[in-house]
Amino acid sequence: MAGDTIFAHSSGRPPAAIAIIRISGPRAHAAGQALGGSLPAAREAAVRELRDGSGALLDRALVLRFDAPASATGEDSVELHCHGGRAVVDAVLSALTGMDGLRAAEPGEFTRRAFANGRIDLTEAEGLADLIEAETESQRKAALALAEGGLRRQIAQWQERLLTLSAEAERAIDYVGDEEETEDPARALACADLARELEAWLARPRAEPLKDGVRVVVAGPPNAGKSSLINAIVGSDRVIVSDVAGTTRDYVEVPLALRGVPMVLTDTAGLRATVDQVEAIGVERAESLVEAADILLWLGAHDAAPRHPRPILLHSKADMPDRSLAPADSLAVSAVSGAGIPALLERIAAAAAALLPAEDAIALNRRQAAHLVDAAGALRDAASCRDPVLAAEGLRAARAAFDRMTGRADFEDVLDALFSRFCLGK
Ligand SMILES: Nc1nc2c(ncn2[C@@H]2O[C@H](COP(=O)(O)OP(=O)(O)OP(=O)(O)O)[C@@H](O)[C@H]2O)c(=O)[nH]1
Ligand SMILES: [K+]
Ligand SMILES: [Mg+2]
Repeated sequence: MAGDTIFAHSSGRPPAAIAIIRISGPRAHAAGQALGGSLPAAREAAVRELRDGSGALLDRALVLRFDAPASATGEDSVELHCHGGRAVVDAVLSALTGMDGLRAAEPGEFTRRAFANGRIDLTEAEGLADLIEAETESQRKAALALAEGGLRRQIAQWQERLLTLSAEAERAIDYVGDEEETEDPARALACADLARELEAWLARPRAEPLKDGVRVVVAGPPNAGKSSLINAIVGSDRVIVSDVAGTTRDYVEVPLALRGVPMVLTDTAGLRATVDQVEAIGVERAESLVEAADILLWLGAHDAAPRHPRPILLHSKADMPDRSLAPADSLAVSAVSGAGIPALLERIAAAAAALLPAEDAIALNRRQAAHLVDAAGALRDAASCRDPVLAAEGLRAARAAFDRMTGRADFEDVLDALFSRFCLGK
């Protein structure tokens, strides 16, 4: 696989002003030469006439050459900046297909090679994937911080401290039996310190609410006015409203940007015991959505509210005469008059802000956090071990967790999942 020379059209869908075709691998330079007659010096651009095997002119293109290991993939590579017409791109790609030892790249294969050749670690590859998918300014900034090695550098620093601690523990093993030498309170303290530092990182806002949107779930008993509230928030008749209890069956997700923060507002089936099979499925889904919600909007009696870390208790239909008295700790809203809606948006935005990483801060994704949990746990173990053999073992486990985080200990399934997120040509 790694011996192959790969190529792909790496820029946007033709027709476009320019189309970039990348070639990477041991035969990349030979392929570039075959097309362009000759290649410019490394890292310099030059115009070349691209010709196929029979000498027919395909296009005039700007050609760049990169020499291993100083290239994005770490391999010899060539970039062709052609005219961006569909036929131009097809002609150049088919000329490349016809060359010996060359094949079309899989999606994400260039980045995968960059990773395999140590140009980037797994956290930076994740950052690149996020960057390509980024749609908002804050998503772009967070992705860039990751792609630029923000987390890689932090992990390298942690690994260095771990190595020092490991070396101390290993040294102490030589003195086992000698109480004074083996029991090292300073080592235990340093392990606990590092564990605390990792735990502080784990307590910070995570990447998912920023990437996938903050999950705001509207729940409550049937006919509480959940769907009406959603329509009032988004300002259009997005979901079905009727006076029939049990109108909403399956959940409905409504994307929403509130103050630039991406959110997913979810309407759910009214929670009640039911013999209707379909409704029962809807109720079950509603319950698990409530559990997974970042923010819960609860329209119902307070004592019936599900346990949730960030509930906003609402008193709906506040315009109705018999609903004029709202309980003290709830916010009165009316989908009909619009009363309370601006205040509700205010509350949602404030709760969401606490869930989102600070500007430019590194936010851990689920995968990274899981390995950090392991590392912190292993360090806690090491801190509590008086026996240096066990302490050394804990420290080794912590280092292994970091190796999994950066991809140094390789896990094919993780790699496959990540690199399949990339588009063709990346
Ligand atoms: N007066 C008044 N009526 C409302 C308000 N919100 C909802 N309603 C009415 O209450 C009834 C139920 O509203 P829905 O929005 O369908 O309630 P729901 O909670 O989604 O109901 P299910 O999906 O069946 O669980 C409808 O007849 C709405 O017109 C409100 O703020 N004021
Ligand atoms: K209803
Ligand atoms: Mg409804």
